Amino acid sequence: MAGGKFITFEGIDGAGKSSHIDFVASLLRRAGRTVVHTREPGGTPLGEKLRELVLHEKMHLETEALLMFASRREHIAQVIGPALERGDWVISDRFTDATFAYQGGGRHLDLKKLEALEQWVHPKLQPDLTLLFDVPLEVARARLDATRTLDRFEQEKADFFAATRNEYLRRADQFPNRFRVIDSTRSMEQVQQQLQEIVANL
Ligand SMILES: Nc1ncnc2c1ncn2[C@@H]1O[C@H](COP(=O)(O)OP(=O)(O)O)[C@@H](O)[C@H]1O
Ligand SMILES: Cc1cn([C@H]2C[C@H](O)[C@@H](COP(=O)(O)OP(=O)(O)O)O2)c(=O)[nH]c1=O
Repeated sequence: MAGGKFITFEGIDGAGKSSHIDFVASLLRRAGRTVVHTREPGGTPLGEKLRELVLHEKMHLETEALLMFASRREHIAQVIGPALERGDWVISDRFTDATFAYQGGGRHLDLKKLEALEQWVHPKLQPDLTLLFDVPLEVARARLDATRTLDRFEQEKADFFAATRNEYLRRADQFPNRFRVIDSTRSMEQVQQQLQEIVANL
């Protein structure tokens, strides 16, 4: 790998992560990096089809987790792996932490099963940096209600998001070297200021 870094954006729905991805991408581009901006589930033509299914069809919890990893397998093969090999920087709107948080935390799927899938699909690949946009549930919900039609995950109840958020925060404690927790209740300007400092230190 020739110098590229892998940055992931995470957080419960409505936390504000999508609002800041372009900002970070443009900071990196201004610093002369080639940036590949992608997302999960999705990021490839097949992955986008799987995204449609998983966001809108009812299915067994394990099917849901397997489809997340199927989309991810393709994403790594087609997009993330080749980009990092070229030395590009990859910014992904969600990655495996989302499966631990949503399917593991939110839906209570055994974390050991997810660890096994992670070992299978990307035994050696981990993000260099994970930006966790963190807000209380009420703030996230108010932001979502103000802006968009909700998908299958966004329609979940408060206890689902509480468990999802807890699992994200637990992982941030477990992997302090790669996680940065962003207090996303602050203004967009304050969040951007913090992101600028983090990116400058990369
Ligand atoms: N720091 C912030 N302060 C106020 N509103 C915000 C902030 N960050 C995001 N928002 C707003 O909240 C809504 C959801 O943000 P979005 O980035 O789409 O969330 P996510 O991608 O985490 O689901 C958007 O309308 C966005 O403008
Ligand atoms: C990657 C991933 C996403 N998800 C969920 C979280 C989100 O609710 C949904 C789509 O994520 P996202 O792209 O953040 O949604 P939006 O475009 O509406 O901001 O998929 C999982 O449940 N598990 C996963 O592994």
